[in-house]
Amino acid sequence: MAPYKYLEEYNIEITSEVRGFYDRILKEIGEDTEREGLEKTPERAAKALLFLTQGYRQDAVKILEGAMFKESYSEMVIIKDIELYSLCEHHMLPFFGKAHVAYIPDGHIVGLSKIPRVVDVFARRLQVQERLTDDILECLNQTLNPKGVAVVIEAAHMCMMMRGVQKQNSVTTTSGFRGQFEKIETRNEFLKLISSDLS
Ligand SMILES: Nc1nc2c(ncn2[C@@H]2O[C@H](COP(=O)(O)OP(=O)(O)OP(=O)(O)O)[C@@H](O)[C@H]2O)c(=O)[nH]1
Ligand SMILES: [Zn+2]
Repeated sequence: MAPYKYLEEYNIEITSEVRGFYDRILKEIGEDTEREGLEKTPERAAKALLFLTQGYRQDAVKILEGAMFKESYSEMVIIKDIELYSLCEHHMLPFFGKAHVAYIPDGHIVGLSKIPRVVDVFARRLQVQERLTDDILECLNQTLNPKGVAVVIEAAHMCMMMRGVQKQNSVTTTSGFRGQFEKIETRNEFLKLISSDLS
């Protein structure tokens, strides 16, 4: 990742470019970009889009490596109900829901907050839910080298709600399992714990 100073300069430059594109889009849909309510909208929209896609400029491996600790604990560690907001790459509309992540350490544990941070790094890009699931899974597997890792994502897609097929209540579930979670008993224990209020 670029040093902070350069990242800031990059952000200012790209915000101004994207602001220009939003200005053009507003005009194309028939809006008056001079009216008071819209005066700052291109800039706000540009900043929002850059925030929602900041994952492209972040390094999930570094986030994990910065907080790995030698520890002999070797049972399942589960962080469930991690809220996530992403953008579908087909329509650039939000999909949002929860991620449930587990790993079984093999000599190293990781700072708990780093797991939701990794979820955000991959969610804040243009995604499909399947690839988001795999990105989180592979990053944890390759960086922590755990005995096993599991990721389940449940999400609602605005492109299926506000437009298109217009289904308001459908939820999409994706999952991925590596190592010991490929064994049915371990996987079932994880699935049972994420559906319980006590895990
Ligand atoms: N597999 C997958 N599909 C997604 C995801 N997000 C959106 N989609 C789908 O991407 C597909 C794009 O299909 P197209 O037929 O090219 O686009 P479209 O004409 O806008 O399709 P409709 O949404 O059915 O109106 C749609 O079926 C969306 O539901 C995702 O995360 N995973
Ligand atoms: Zn979509």
